[in-house]
Amino acid sequence: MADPGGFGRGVFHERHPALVERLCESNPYGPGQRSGLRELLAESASDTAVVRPPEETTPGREQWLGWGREYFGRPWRDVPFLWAESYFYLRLLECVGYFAPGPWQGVDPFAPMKAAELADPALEADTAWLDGLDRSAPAEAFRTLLLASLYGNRADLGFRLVRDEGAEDGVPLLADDSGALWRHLGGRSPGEVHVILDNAGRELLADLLLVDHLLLTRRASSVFLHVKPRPYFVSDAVTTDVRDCLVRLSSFGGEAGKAAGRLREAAAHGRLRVGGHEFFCSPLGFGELPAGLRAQLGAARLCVFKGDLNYRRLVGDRAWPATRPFADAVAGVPGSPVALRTLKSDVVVGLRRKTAERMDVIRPGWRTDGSQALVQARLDG
Ligand SMILES: O=P(O)(O)OC[C@@]1(O)O[C@H](CO)[C@@H](O)[C@@H]1O
Repeated sequence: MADPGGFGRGVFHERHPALVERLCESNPYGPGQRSGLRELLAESASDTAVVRPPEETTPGREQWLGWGREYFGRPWRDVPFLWAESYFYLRLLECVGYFAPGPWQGVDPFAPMKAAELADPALEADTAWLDGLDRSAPAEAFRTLLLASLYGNRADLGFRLVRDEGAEDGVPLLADDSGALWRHLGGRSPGEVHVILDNAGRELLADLLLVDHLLLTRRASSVFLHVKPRPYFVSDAVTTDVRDCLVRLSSFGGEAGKAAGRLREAAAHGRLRVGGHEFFCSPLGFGELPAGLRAQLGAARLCVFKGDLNYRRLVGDRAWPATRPFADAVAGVPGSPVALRTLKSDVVVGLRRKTAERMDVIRPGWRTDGSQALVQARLDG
């Protein structure tokens, strides 16, 4: 894999085999689906096998032929990591029959894993801190919900296939623009906030609570949730996950249950909308947004980019110096982007030199072990 730190190799050699194992345990796949998945694993982890184009009937094939012009026919290990990972998930869906007419068409292979997470009885108790939050100062309540959404990003099921550790809450953020964000949202009459979602389950529950708070406190006039148009990176949220999380939230007592009711109401009145643009499953960076989506995000008061993969697409999946200013890295991204991200891959920008140097000394795995987090923003106008 063309990734300087060797992180991508671990994803293809450890995480993907564990994932395929779980898929075969949790879905009653037949021999054809199982052998397809195992062949894909072997091919994508091999040093010599070349990347082949999508099947003739796969939707979006033409677009992928363009995006992969330089990569098809080359060994997987020579292809950029982000491209290869994104394409791996398209091929995985082909293997399980997601696109082909038949009983598995449109069936989310990751649904059993997502459902198991959402069924966790501890989830309701995990939101108990919401009760009483109305007694906090407004800026403090906002920051609490923002951090809950940020730390919800640790609960990514792909990451947990190979790791189940993370930081204790309260570890100082590596960068923290949350104060500026609070001022930005309160500065003028409320506008639309877009949330480019990441994972379903725990993370999405926390995201929904943040969204409810923004609407309730009139920090946002409306909210647009961007989901993936199809299953991707194991636990990435699709439309049905938003529905399932709302159903789960509705079953909670206290403030969390009330938030679910308000969110349904907001959806019914068009103040909470959901969209799943094809771009979100593409191997492209957010500097390359198609015109319609660029205009939509550009008109927003704020665009919240959740998670690690969105961060890689936001700042560019390169070995940037950690001190590269965040505003430079997101120069091609419209609107006011804010990243809420737990670090789970090598890429990072916008840090002070002494922060990066200190982390290298005190915690060598800090860029990828999920222990660190950041809030970085470029707030326009
Ligand atoms: O975007 P998320 O859910 O925060 O994290 C996605 C992730 O687990 O998958 C990729 C490796 O497969 C990395 O970008 C990151 O480690």
